[in-house]
Amino acid sequence: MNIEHWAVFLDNTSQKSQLITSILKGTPPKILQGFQAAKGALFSKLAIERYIDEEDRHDTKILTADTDQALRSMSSGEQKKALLKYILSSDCDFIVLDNPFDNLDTDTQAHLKMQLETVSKQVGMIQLISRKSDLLSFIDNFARLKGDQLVVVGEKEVLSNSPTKERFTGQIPLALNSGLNSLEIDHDVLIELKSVNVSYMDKPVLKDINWSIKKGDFWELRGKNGSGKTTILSMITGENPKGYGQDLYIFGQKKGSGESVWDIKKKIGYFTPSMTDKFTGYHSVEHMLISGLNDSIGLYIRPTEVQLRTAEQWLQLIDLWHVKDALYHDLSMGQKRLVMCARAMIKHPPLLIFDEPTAGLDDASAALFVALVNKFAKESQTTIIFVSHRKEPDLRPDHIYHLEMKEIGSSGKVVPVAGQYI
Ligand SMILES: Nc1ncnc2c1ncn2[C@@H]1O[C@H](COP(=O)(O)OP(=O)(O)OP(=O)(O)O)[C@@H](O)[C@H]1O
Repeated sequence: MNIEHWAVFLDNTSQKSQLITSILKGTPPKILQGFQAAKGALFSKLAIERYIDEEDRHDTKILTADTDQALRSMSSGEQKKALLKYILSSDCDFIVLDNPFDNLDTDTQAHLKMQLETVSKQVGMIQLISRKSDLLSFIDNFARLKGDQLVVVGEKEVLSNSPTKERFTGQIPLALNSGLNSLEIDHDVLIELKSVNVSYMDKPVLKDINWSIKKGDFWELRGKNGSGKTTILSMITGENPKGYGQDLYIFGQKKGSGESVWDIKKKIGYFTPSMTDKFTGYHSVEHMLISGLNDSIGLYIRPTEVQLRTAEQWLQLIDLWHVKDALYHDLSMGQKRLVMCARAMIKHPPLLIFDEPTAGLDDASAALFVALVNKFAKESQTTIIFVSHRKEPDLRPDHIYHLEMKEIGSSGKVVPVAGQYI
């Protein structure tokens, strides 16, 4: 096989999974015929999730055969490293790289770029790419995937397409009286970590973390892959037992002092792309949104007039009122993310966590998503923690908490908002 390298530019409408399946099954679209009879491998977040599932269900350690650690507990960077190592040992002819740099910090991205460049001398690459800045420098063939149509394009044509700046007009709809919204929380300090230390199997991860998060704050949490961001967030949400026995206060209560994990969870909204992309239910857009008020998926009881009015206000705000009766399933990826973002906000939860929320979105959709988060932060009382490795130039947090990785465990500090991204 001739070694070919392609970039396939994705947008909001791209039917990416279909394309990946056809390529890996040996029935690619015409312009990728060069890969037809070759052995391919998939480098993607979805591939990692499949290996995690395999480990959980059958206890088969494929990517982690040489370590005791479970794939699930590794940081995103460690997982991607393990996947690449496995793929490179599998003797494949080409690799489909699905947004390979998502979830990686800048150093890890640079390292992966170098590795791929070296490997590209022997192995073909098809880079599926949503953000133009991610383009691998050795790629010399370009295509665009619109819906299910793959068309060849020139590099210039693709790269000159700058994202449109969109604005939301109107105001964030008010919170409904649920007993569980931000207005009903009377603690000024919502979350407090005092000298928190965490180690896993003798490996120190967090060292002396002090962080005080107040009601209505908008925080960005930064740190390299493996610096302990997920560890902190999972202690706050109650999923990580390392929170017990620490000086950790959530909604005014010390962790482990008899609070119900369920009560805490009800006050926290959590948004991560895999929730929205994996969701396959056939519900209308309007019902998906209203179901956010009940923490259910889909709607099983008739909505009240007030709920319907609030949903209308939200859909007008995000400019999706015209598709209110459409199936959520049929929306484009960018539209789905906006609906699920509004769904997380509709309740005005006391705390809302965004975990790499723009991964996989094209530049224009990511800008729109970030604009919605900024607006909500400004107009609501909800406290927001936003975690992303992506430089989102329009994000407007009030504060940044930075984890700096060290041998003895990461230390944390508040850095000026104008500070450099890592
Ligand atoms: N249950 C666990 N057992 C062993 N090690 C763990 C466990 N959970 C996390 N770790 C380790 O702790 C370190 C911090 O992981 P964590 O997921 O909190 O980092 P992160 O900052 O969220 O990284 P990323 O940005 O890549 O997602 C990593 O080295 C990870 O392998």
